[in-house]
Amino acid sequence: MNTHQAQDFPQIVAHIEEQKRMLRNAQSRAGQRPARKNRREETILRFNFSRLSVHRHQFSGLLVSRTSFIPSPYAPCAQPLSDLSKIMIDDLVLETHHRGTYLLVRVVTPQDWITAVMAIVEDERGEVLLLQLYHQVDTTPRPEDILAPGTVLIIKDPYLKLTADGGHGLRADHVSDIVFLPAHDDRIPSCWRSDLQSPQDQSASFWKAKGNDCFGQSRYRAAVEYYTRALVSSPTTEESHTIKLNRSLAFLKTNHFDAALADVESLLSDTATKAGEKALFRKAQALYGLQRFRECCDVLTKLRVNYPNNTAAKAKLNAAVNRLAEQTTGKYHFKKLQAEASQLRPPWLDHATYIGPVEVRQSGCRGKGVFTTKAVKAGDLLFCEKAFVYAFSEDGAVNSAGRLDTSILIDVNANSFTTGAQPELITMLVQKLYRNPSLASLVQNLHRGSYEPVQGTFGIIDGNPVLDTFLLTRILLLNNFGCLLSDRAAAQARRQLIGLHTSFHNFPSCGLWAFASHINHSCISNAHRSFIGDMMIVRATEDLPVNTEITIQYLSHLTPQRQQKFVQNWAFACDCALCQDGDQTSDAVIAKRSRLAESLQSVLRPLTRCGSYGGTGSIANVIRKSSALLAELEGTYTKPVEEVPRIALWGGYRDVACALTLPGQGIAPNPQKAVELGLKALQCLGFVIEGGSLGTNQDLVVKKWGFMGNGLLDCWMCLKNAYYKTGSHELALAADGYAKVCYRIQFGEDETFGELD
Ligand SMILES: C[S@@+](CC[C@H](N)C(=O)[O-])C[C@H]1O[C@@H](n2cnc3c(N)ncnc32)[C@H](O)[C@@H]1O
Repeated sequence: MNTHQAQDFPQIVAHIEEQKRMLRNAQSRAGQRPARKNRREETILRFNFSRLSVHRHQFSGLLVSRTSFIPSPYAPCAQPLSDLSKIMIDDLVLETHHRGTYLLVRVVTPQDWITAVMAIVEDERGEVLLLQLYHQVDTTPRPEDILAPGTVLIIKDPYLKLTADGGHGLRADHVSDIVFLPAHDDRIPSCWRSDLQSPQDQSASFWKAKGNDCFGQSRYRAAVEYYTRALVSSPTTEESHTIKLNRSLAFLKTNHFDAALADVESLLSDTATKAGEKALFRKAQALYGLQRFRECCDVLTKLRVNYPNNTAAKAKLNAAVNRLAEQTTGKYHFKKLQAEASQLRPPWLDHATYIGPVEVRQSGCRGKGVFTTKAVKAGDLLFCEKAFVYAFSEDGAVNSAGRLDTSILIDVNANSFTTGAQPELITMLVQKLYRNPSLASLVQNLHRGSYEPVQGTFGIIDGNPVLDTFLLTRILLLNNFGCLLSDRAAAQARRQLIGLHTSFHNFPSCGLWAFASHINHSCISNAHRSFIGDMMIVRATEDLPVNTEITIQYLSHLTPQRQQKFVQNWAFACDCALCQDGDQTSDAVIAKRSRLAESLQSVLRPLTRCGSYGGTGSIANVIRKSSALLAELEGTYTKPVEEVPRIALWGGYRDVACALTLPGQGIAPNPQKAVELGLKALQCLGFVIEGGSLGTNQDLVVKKWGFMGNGLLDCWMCLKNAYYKTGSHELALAADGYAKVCYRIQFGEDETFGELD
């Protein structure tokens, strides 16, 4: 996760201080009337001027950032419209949620869109105000304008805020607080109606034709509104069937799978309908979109029997059968997944979730956790999950002006900020749940810390779910995973570009994987996650008996500050053996250990695990110096290595071992020594290995897998090379087998093992 504490970043601290000052200022004016009324012409002119201005992003050196803030949380309206009373813009007071009321407004300018969708709106008296709607629009595909001039909407529990420029405006963070009125809605006051909106012809066929026009122009929202109007305009039975079919297609186009399904199911339950073929196909499409692959297959099988010439159904059935096979067997064509992830943008892969021998159970004071339901071996697939939502950001994308493009989301209350695609992810989650309330059960019980939503949240009111953006934001901040496009591709790039010691800390893309969110943390985890596009693959890193709790590392870097991060980000203190040992070791020893580890790193920096020596001094000297440092480091550890892995030590042994097997490092290869040091490196991670020493004739057998250290694969590959070079082919073969398991754990699959150069 890319959550950082603000104190380390002066620019962000300055932003937060400024924001807090504004909030204090705003609070001091709560309940007051705005100092002066907005003058209509001036307000519209100023808004349009700002809309057309191009320099709105903040530049800082090489970085262009879109900054948004998580405001103080407030609850969504959980009352039906019929229980609210109408108020006017003049009735609004500053910094106040006008609970129990609603505003009816009409848009008078084109919309603008930065972090929110904005426009100037007027009420029936002609008073104007800025309106900012958050999370109404997700970015892909580019949507229709939702605040087009003339749009009429209702704002439940309106909230009037002071704006950054000293003005004031309406702010709506909850999508369910906004009710868009179709152009023909009876609630639109007569003074805002045109002949166009209230035509003479009010027949179902008239409205259906308007819906079809909008559909033809890809204006699916408007099409749905017209079809809805047609359905309440006394259509004939046949007309009603066609309209529902058309509306279901418009719903499918905008990922409203629940609504599409409801339309076609009502059709299919009517035995007199002739619309069977299309209705069945749309039903299958909606079920596929909801990942209900078994039902989807059933529907398509029926369709194929009744309409054998339908080729689209044949292709869809093929896809659905493949998804169902993935879902039930966990067998994926991983090479294909890698290829798809490298090509698709965003890399939303069309594959199913498989949950293997694991399930969610209670885990004492840790809340819920994930446990094995049968014994598994190191490298076994525990689950492979498709993201519920996934926001993609090209790794280090550079925009047309040559600047690094990034979004920053600042949590003023927590003094923290996140980078990457986090703001988009919140909107995606809100929109997915708003469009498909049947999916709420997957998300609503995820860990939310101490956040308490109001009663009625997720309930259906006025036909739509009540969604609390702040609850969903909290759920995302506690449960999302940052990720790279593909761990394998990243490793490949790393090997080509940089040396041993660089590691990626920043994950530009992020997503929510609902099942994976239940896994608790341990620094010495027993499972490992990797990503191929928006698929997360989790495998066991050691042999695990049945009923073992699965753990992963929330933070992949074992820095001394990690405990602080756990407490700040997730409100728990890790008590794994590594952390306990840290607590029990004196500050002097820890300081000595980190000093020695740093010296070791700088001595070893010129070595590479896969190429030639990059330093200027003598390599023999490097090895001599590092051996002395390694010996000193050993002395700082007291606990048995099976209990506490020696993280600072193992990488040193591995790097020297690798250097001793590779040509071009400036010294004669010494595979015998490499084997000795390679095995030593594995022992430092807690591996229990039988045999493997040269000249003993004993097989190499891993009796117990150790900690999944960064670069473990290189260590196995180094052992394999060293065995080959000493003519120990059996041992080389065994090392190759373990390297393959390691590859599978690290990259999620082993179909591409051998391709990594
Ligand atoms: C992503 S959730 C994990 C699932 C969570 N236990 C649940 O009940 O849904 C993260 C939260 O789990 C808890 N947690 C995770 N690892 C923990 C650990 N090692 N010790 C104590 N609590 C932990 C913390 O409350 C943390 O904020």
